[in-house]
Amino acid sequence: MVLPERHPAIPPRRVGVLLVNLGTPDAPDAGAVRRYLGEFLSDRRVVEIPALLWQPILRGIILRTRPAKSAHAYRQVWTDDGSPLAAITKRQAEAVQAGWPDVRVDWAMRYGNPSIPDRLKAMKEGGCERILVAPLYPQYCAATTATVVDKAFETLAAMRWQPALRTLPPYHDDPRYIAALAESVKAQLAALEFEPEAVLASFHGMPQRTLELGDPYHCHCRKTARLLGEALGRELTVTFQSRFGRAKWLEPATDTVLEGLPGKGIKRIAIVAPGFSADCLETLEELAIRGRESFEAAGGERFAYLPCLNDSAPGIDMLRSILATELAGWTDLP
Ligand SMILES: C=CC1=C(C)c2cc3[nH]c(cc4nc(cc5[nH]c(cc1n2)c(C)c5CCC(=O)O)C(CCC(=O)O)=C4C)c(C)c3C=C
Ligand SMILES: [Fe+2]
Ligand SMILES: [Fe+2]
Repeated sequence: MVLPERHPAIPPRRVGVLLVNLGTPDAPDAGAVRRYLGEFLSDRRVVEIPALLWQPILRGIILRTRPAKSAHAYRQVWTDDGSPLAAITKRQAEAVQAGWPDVRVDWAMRYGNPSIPDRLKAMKEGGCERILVAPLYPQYCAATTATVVDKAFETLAAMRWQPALRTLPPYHDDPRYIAALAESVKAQLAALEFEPEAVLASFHGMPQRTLELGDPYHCHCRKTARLLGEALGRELTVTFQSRFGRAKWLEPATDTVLEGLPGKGIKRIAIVAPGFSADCLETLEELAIRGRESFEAAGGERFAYLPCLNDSAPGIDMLRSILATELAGWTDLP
């Protein structure tokens, strides 16, 4: 019988934290985007249409047309470190790790690479017997939070000797998250050369039907925006972006609002995306590039996109603090 060995050079770190975000292609080309979208849009938690109906549409139409268009969008935001979402998630993991020598902090993408199974197995082999899986979505949604948790437990289902698993609950109304957002937004608004007449809070959209089926996502987004507005002392205009397909999605749609504001006399705006832990295609291309273009084309004069918390000091302090709460009893953390 072959026993699993621990490499003597690697100190056993018995508690692990796995930060997980959505996923992204490996390269900004149509082939890599097709592989990524094929995995993402085949997830039954993401597209809730019976597979017999959906797969022919996905394989026959969407994966033939969308990858080239999306690859063009990815090329506009791609960095020397790769996709912004993966690069920032990696930096977040490194920043959380610093100062926590006894905990092993790693990161994964729900779709694409590095995968959840790959990282969970590496953590287990590295000595982690207790792992906190942290989907970096402040607002719970079955299409995001639940599918990360499903994948983690699916990975454990194939293990004889499983690590113990905890999962990070949604933190949409956690005072530490709201305070970090407020601090970041306040500083960014103060640095602007103009006074915005409106501040938009744009969240990723979801089909309206998921709200009717009981998904708390919409309520979580509204509560985050209300609390953030209170902390900032100003009302925020809540919108939902990234509509996909023909079904009715949550409203109001970010693009429609951006096109309509100048006609109502609101020509100077700032926009923030509090639901995204890291800047990505949906913020850097859809909001900061295309959003600005459509606002200005409709007569808008000043537009500022305010970056996400990313690996900023308030963002990392907040993450450390909420992770430490979930690790209580497993390890003592500063
Ligand atoms: C049915 C389609 C989609 C649902 C439902 C959906 C929910 C959802 N997504 C995020 C966060 C992100 N989505 C991102 C990209 C993205 N999303 C969809 C579709 C749905 N999302 C597509 C097709 C894409 C790919 C890009 C494109 O082709 O337009 C990203 C960014 C990924 C990146 O590489 O940067 C994020 C992050 C949330 C939070 C959410 C539900 C609440
Ligand atoms: Fe999405
Ligand atoms: Fe998009």
